[in-house]
Amino acid sequence: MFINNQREDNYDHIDDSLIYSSTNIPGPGCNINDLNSCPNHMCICTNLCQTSSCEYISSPGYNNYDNFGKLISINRFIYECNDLCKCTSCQNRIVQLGPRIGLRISQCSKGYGLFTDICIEKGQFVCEYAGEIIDLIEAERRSNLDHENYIFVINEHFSGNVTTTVIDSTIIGNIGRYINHSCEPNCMIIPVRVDSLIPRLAIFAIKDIQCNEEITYHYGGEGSHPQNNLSKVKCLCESLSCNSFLPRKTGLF
Ligand SMILES: C[S@@+](CC[C@H](N)C(=O)[O-])C[C@H]1O[C@@H](n2cnc3c(N)ncnc32)[C@H](O)[C@@H]1O
Repeated sequence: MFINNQREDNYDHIDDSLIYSSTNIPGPGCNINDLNSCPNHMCICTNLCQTSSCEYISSPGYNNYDNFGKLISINRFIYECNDLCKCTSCQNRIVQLGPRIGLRISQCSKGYGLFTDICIEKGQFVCEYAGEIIDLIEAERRSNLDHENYIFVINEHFSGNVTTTVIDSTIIGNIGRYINHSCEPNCMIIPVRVDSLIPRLAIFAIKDIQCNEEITYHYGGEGSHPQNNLSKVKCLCESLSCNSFLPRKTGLF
């Protein structure tokens, strides 16, 4: 049975000087054509997507979520159904419905952190990492202003080409900006395309997460070898396999 994950973003920043934006907005260096160009996929399902008619669900690699809305596999490019699709509601719409309820920003040893008041199951969507979409030139300029802490760079490899997306949530962003690094994280970031070729950075649970637990992901990304690429910032994650220092930002300069 498909659980209706309908959510809306009622979160806000603690600091009034920050601007809350639940989705990505174009910043300096963002190509508006890329942001406005919809992925060239659509389905012709009339209501719930069916394997017989849905391009997303029937194509190998496009069956993204199970009947409970949980991510099936982390090793694929994810396209959700969008406004071009004929379906009105279907199980291939998770990230676009907004963050889950029960998230809380609280002080911790790392400054602020994001915690959950509700158990989250492995595979469930937590929230997006939203902010300004900028290019690498602007990211370099901003990092020289000492604002690099909230700049997230993701490199995706498509048949030999690398697509780089840079999101900065320093001033404009959502609750995703409060998520701290852990060397043994309970979440990971996955690029998901909905209504734009520029991906949304979606945070999914990779373990069952208990009530009151802090939400974390690995700043070096999955599959990296962080012990070879560490920054000078001391890591306070307190996990048994802690590498002592935060990973250095990859893909940035
Ligand atoms: C995206 S912000 C996370 C939210 C931040 N703690 C805050 O108060 O807004 C990233 C910054 O948080 C801090 N941080 C995140 N994870 C950390 C960790 N495991 N140990 C120490 N500091 C951490 C570092 O200063 C890092 O540059």
